[in-house]
Amino acid sequence: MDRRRPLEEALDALPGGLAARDRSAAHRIAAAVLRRAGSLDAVLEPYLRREPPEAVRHALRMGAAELLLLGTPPHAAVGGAVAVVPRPFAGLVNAVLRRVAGAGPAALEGLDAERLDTPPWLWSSWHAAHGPAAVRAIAAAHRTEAPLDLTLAPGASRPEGGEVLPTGTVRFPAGTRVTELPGFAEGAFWVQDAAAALPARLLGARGGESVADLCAAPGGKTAQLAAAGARVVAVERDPKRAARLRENLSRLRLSAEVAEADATAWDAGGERFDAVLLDAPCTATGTIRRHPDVPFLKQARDVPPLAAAQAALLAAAARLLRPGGRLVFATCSLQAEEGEAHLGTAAALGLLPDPVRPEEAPGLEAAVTPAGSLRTRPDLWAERGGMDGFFVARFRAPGG
Ligand SMILES: C[S@@+](CC[C@H](N)C(=O)[O-])C[C@H]1O[C@@H](n2cnc3c(N)ncnc32)[C@H](O)[C@@H]1O
Repeated sequence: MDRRRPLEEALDALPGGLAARDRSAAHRIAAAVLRRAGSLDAVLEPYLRREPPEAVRHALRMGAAELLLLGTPPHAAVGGAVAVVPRPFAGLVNAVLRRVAGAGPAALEGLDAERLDTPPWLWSSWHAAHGPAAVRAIAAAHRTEAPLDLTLAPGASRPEGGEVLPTGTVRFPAGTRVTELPGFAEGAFWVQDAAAALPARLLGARGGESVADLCAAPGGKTAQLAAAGARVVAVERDPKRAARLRENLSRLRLSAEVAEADATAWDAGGERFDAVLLDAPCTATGTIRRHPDVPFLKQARDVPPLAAAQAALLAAAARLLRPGGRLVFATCSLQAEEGEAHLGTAAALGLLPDPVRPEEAPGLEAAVTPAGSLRTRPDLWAERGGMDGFFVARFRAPGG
């Protein structure tokens, strides 16, 4: 949190590494703290006479998360927190956490958890973009861990136990291990949030078409396009991520050409495509359920440079289209600057809107905006486990 380092990266970097079981326990505790840091601080507040050193605050938050959210037995939660603080603070941590244990989960009741657990800049930006009811619903959705969503390879049978959502995604409960599902090694499916599966579907790639997939790794959308029978060129700038994309395609037995290049400078050797998918890099504020570290990694000042990069990528995507070719632009962000504002970017590039029709988003008709874009949010399908927040818009090149 303090060093603005992604949670997975911080866990991977621990000296000596962690056994799989310990890593998953550490992940569970850290994720609970990241999701609920504001609420946990509010519970701890009355027991602290002065601000403790940062490391002590983290230990207190972890202990409180275990006691109030994860059901860890009090002796283990308190003992674990006491063990990681410098000796002079052991008494304080022990005393505070014993009082938190005494209060129990009721200590969280009556707090304005939605506000406490959302950084103010995100709250005000979502309030402005999506309205007062939506901002509360979005924040509430972030309290819950996301389910495991799968996209099935064509012809593959559905692994037992999953729920088929109206858009075709197969959903398993949070915590399901994908590698343990039958069919994983054979490439019968890949992990892809229900909302993340929509941009490639809306591009509607067909057999015989040529499609460029810009910003492609780890390749969930490349796989969808290749599975639809199109000839796909996947463009990815980061060599490590490009390698992961190749590995994923090989597990799925799908093929795509992979170009390791900056998509803003890539000219495809002069080729023009029937369709282009641009899944642009963004703040990823639509993925907080899956990545509760995002609010600690991103700040308001990160938005304008990312929005500018998205505009440059959109211009590059437009240049790659044949006359009349189709373009889908997507970001996994809830920020209007990274979504709705790009309708103006596209218009300035001479792209024509190709509005999404409600029947193209079964069960999500309400997510189709009057302008014909798709705006998903984590609180949509809340009773089924929600979905990532995506902005998706479709355009056509003039002519053709
Ligand atoms: C949102 S992720 C893409 C997810 C991917 N489309 C999928 O469905 O699995 C964005 C990706 O864009 C890559 N990227 C960022 N800027 C790029 C650029 N200018 N050219 C090519 N790739 C870029 C990043 O390395 C990252 O892998």
